Amino acid sequence: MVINNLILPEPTLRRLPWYLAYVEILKAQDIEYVSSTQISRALNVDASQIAKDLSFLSLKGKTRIGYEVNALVSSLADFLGFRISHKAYIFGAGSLGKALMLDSGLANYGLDIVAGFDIDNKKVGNMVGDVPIYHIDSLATVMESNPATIGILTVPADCAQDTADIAIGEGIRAIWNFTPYRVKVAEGIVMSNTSIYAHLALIYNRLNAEI
Ligand SMILES: NC(=O)c1ccc[n+]([C@@H]2O[C@H](COP(=O)([O-])OP(=O)(O)OC[C@H]3O[C@@H](n4cnc5c(N)ncnc54)[C@H](O)[C@@H]3O)[C@@H](O)[C@H]2O)c1
Repeated sequence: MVINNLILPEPTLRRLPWYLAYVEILKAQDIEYVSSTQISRALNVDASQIAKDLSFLSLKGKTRIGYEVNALVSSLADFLGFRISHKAYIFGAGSLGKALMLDSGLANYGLDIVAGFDIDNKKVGNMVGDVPIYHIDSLATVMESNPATIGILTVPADCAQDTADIAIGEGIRAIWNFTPYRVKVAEGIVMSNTSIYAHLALIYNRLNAEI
């Protein structure tokens, strides 16, 4: 993944938002400084790992005092791209698609869902919150008037690949796939899979192993 023209290791990209969430809590408590050791204790991540992860940021900590909390919040949010608006479309305005369109929290992470697409004529023409729903056949037209770079896949699994292909064919450059289908994309297209079902499988397996 490329952020600020740097290719970062995925584990680092998973940890940096943890640090951000933690230092945002400290900021709300008016705490001024935090050390990697404190972050380490709170999040159970090795302190040297934290220092290494934070070294990707231009911000430097002070010896024995640590990082200035406000500066660390800003630096992390900027670095992660959460303060830049990224336009996205939802493909599949069903229960999950609607929930994402109504989630105002995503805007805090730089995601601006500007349109939804569906094939169900009962949904086409409606608004979900302030997001208009179009027929998937209108994708090229909407792409011209209000282009997006990210396609969020919330269609049934059996049409996930076709929908991704259509989206990419019209210029979508990143797919956030919520379907359980392993969508294949050409090199150069950013692909991220999010499956709560896979996490459930992990919980069940570990629970059963405990018994
Ligand atoms: N990752 C997660 O956390 C998670 C959670 C729930 C559901 N899901 C997955 O998300 C997907 C949607 O789940 P849901 O519960 O919202 O289903 P849903 O049936 O409520 O919604 C699916 C929507 O997609 C539309 N659709 C069908 N074919 C389409 C096409 N070719 N192009 C555009 N739209 C099309 C349908 O009309 C419907 O509105 C499923 O694949 C499901 O497995 C993922």
